[in-house]
Amino acid sequence: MDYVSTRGEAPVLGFSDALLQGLARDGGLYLPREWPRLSAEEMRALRGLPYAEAAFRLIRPFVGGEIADGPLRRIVEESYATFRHAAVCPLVQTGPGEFVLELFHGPTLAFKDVAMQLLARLMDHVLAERGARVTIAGATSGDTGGAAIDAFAGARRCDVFILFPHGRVSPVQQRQMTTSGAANVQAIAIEGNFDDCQALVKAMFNDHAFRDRVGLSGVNSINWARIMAQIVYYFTAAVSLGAPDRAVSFTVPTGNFGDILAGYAAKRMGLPIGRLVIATNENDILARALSSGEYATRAVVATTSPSMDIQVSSNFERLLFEASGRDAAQVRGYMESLRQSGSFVIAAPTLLRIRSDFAAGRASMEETAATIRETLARSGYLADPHTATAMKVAREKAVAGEIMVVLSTAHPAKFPQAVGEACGVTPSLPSWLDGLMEKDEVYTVLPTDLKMVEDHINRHTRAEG
Ligand SMILES: Cc1ncc(COP(=O)(O)O)c(C=O)c1O
Ligand SMILES: N[C@@H](CCOP(=O)(O)O)C(=O)O
Repeated sequence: MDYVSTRGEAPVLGFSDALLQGLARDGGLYLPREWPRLSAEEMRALRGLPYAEAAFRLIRPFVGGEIADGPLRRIVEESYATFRHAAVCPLVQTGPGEFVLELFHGPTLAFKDVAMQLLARLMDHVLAERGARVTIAGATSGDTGGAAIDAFAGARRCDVFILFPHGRVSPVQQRQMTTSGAANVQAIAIEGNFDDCQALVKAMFNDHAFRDRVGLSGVNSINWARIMAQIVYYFTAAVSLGAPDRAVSFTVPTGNFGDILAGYAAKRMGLPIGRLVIATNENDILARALSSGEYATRAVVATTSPSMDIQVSSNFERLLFEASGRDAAQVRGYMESLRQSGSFVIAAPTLLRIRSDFAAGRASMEETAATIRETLARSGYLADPHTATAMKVAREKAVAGEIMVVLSTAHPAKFPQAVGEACGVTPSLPSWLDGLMEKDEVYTVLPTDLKMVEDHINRHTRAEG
């Protein structure tokens, strides 16, 4: 399988190189040259399989034979053995036609574990074969960082630097990043917001001298393998609810657009998805873009669903590429306009195609809190604020007769204050995380300054490009 950049000016790569590169050298994001398609029979055959086996079958075509079946199967099995639920990503019914897909049973209680546990093992395998090592730089609004640090802690071939917005992540999220004690990982608190952290990471990738010197790699959803891993749960959820013989819709709490893009990829692979509904909090750039056709950044608002406090939504670029008929020049134009003026206008045919697959809505913090309260009272289900944002939007946009799956992206105990204030029940961390909040923290505070961050990484990485 070949991978092409959304900006059309980077080398075409195979799976392993796309995995290690993260961002393409032209600033674009890699996508498979074509979408593997599953027949109805192949989809039906996924019903009832262990999650790891379904994942192996769905991931295999993207790997394109670059990792032999034996090691690939072992990597997938080991990745999902770290999950605390036998089903890995179980479905729970919360109302007539409404299901919650729980993606938070991994080590750090967020959906990021689903991809990150796999990514770390895939990278380790490829690096061991090549006798190479990399420097990983990642940006996080809270969950990617913890998941990456857990998955890569102790990895012998990777040094990991995670940039998080100082004072803007929940206390649990922060402790998950700052208390690992692993020598190969470092948490860096950036005096800015998530978009500043993400811009720094992208700037490091676009600084080719630095990139080559440290052998830079990425674990954000700019890395195709993150999206690939997330495709799996759309299939497992949909087939258990009757697909391919019945269409299923999904509502996804959205920030960097990686999770919902995986749903779009599943649809391109043949899964009959009815609607993909984008749910945002007050940082509603995606909902506004879908209704007005203009993608226009505004100041970031701090909310009770902090992992979605994002304005520059990386993976929207992948959707623009697809919806424009893979017109890399059009994508380059959008991204240049975004860089210069903070906005761009989506061409009418591209917008029309996006609207044919996606709907969008927003929920305010008050609406999210009310949804947490109502859902607990109605069905005894305790949702975290990100999940509740999506529940609110899903209910507002409900269509009679539709099966709607709401993606539950974090355990409520990651956000005890917001959940407690919303419904009076303060969830506690599972016993296997006992002591997390008492551990000593280690992190470095840096300003939003590319040179200072690069210098810090240069001084501390052991990798050489
Ligand atoms: C708990 C939670 N929900 C939702 C999101 C949004 O997901 P995405 O960035 O893939 O759109 C994130 C962060 O990415 C998250 O951590
Ligand atoms: N919400 C994310 C932001 C980074 O997203 P990613 O999916 O691109 O890694 C987070 O929790 O860090």
